[in-house]
Amino acid sequence: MGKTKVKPVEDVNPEVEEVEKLEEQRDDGEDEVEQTEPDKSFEELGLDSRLIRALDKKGIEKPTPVQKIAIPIILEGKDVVARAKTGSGKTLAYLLPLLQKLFSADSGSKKKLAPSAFILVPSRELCQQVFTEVASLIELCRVQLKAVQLTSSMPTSDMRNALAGLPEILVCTPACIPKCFAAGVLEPSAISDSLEILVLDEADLLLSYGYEDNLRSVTSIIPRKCQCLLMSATTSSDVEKLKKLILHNPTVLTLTEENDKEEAVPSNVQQFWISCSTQDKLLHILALLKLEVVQKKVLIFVNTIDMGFKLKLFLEKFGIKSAILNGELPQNSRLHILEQFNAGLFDYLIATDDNSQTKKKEEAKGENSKENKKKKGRGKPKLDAEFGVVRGIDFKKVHTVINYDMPQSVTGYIHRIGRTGRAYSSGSSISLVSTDEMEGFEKIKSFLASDKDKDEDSDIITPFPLLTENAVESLRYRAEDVAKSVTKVAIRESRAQDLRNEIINSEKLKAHFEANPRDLDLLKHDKLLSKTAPAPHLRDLPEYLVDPKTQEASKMVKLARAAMGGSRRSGGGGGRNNNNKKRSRKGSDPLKTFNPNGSKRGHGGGIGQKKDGKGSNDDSTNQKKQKTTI
Ligand SMILES: Nc1ncnc2c1ncn2[C@@H]1O[C@H](COP(=O)(O)OP(=O)(O)OP(=O)(O)O)[C@@H](O)[C@H]1O
Repeated sequence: MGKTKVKPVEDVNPEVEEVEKLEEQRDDGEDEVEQTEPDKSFEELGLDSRLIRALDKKGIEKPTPVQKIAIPIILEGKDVVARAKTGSGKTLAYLLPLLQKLFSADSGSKKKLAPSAFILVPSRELCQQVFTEVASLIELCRVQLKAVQLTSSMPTSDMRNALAGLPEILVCTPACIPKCFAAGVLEPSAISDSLEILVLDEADLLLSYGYEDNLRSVTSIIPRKCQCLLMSATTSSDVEKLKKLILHNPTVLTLTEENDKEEAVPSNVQQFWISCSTQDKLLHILALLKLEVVQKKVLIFVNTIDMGFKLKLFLEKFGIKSAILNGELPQNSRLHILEQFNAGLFDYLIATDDNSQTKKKEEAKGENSKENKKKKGRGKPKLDAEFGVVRGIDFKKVHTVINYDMPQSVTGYIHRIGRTGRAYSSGSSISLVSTDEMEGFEKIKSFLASDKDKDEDSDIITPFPLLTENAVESLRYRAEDVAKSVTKVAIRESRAQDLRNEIINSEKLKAHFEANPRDLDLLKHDKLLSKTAPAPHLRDLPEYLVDPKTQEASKMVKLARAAMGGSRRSGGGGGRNNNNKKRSRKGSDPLKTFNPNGSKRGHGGGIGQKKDGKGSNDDSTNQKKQKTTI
């Protein structure tokens, strides 16, 4: 069990000097406690029976470590800074006590002119996600509370309408608040009167997404009585800055395991890698998906929007349908794509990272391209500054994350792989690493390796064991042939066409969702980009092409999926899969005992891969102590 430190705020960071003055006014000492998490149930944490019933209906049975520690402290009314790894259940850790406080809040005689709780998040996607969670809890609890979400691009009339029903909870990005002031739909003085709880979710991102000025404009009107909660997966100078700026007397919760690295790295994600040249990446991803040696659903990360389209076009020639998610798409489409993926309407989603890196790359590319120079001023589509899919987004039941392109940083890697293995579920990640990316990959590996591991030379990221060199080579001719047909022109045209379609869709979606908020099966996002259907010889691989070892591996992956009833394990996180719990025990996972060489049982990674990640059939090189749960 993890250990939780509850400790005071660290010494003042040089970067926060400018806020020290405010800090003096707001920050008058912190608690210092250290404790281990008691094994408590939600009831024992002091939660209202309505919330417990709601959790039960969602299939959530026992609190995660951060929930065990944070809920009672938040219920006591303390300001809290909670740092816990990605996917650890931070959203419910603050939402449950927040709702409970609002259940019992004095609705009183005085009519409130502003919401009692603000939840500020860095991206629109997160805004939608948190709003959906609050709204479903309110509905399941059958209480008379109202939550609304605002986005900064909303017309004033929509903002006014949303706030007219006097909601108790407002979920939005920080940029919305000054907009509401400017439009006259919220009064600063009303906020000072009404605000009881302020949550800064994904706090480490709020400043880097450029919301500092927005947050400063809110700071001065937060009433002293307001309880402030700051949630984050990592610590950074930005978190420190916000802490000093907004919180008073905070209790700092840091969920630690054995060392600082493990705090950040999702522990129930098995990490693999494959070494291949840049041009062989298409071949390798084809082998992974077409030979079905990875479990669905699969989230694939690329570093540029064009690469996403290239991959989609390539895969669809083999009958593999996927959807694309990037910051260029209109907001309604993005939210709809996420909802459809979460609802299981398609299995493969190709996503670009959050905005900052993609934007830099796209801009660099745009500046260099002659064509773009010619087109200057002709209204190139802009990336949405509030787009963010890596951080905080709770992709449901993603079993495999593939880094088609390697992320630019260790944190980027951790957040990408953290899209699987959330709360009590498990997952795996596979990174395709080219020679150019090797240096960055080594940095990631060395960050992840504990000091003990460094001595023992046992890597956390191990070669992917279920893809033989033969299996990959059997697809080479087809892959290379198809790759040639995915030209730059085809990519550019598909991207432009997709954007045009999504802009039209987005309008339809907006109107439709206002009338039918739950209708997801409208406008599928994994439609083919090319006009011709995949050729039968590419769509249906002849069996003789697939070597017996790969066939066996693929069977085992399918068996494991069936046995596990999707991707969730027992332990309360299963939601709709709860009835599969009995079958999802470790012992019954066929991959735990899978050895494609047939001779030895148990651990060992099976099909040989050289330690450098390159495919090989030499299983003597691959007797690592790893449990394989692909
Ligand atoms: N006690 C629980 N038992 C099982 N599942 C849970 C529990 N609490 C939360 N979850 C589920 O775990 C998933 C991850 O939760 P959440 O998004 O809150 O994580 P997070 O810590 O905020 O991650 P990130 O830092 O990436 O935003 C969600 O699907 C959520 O419904």
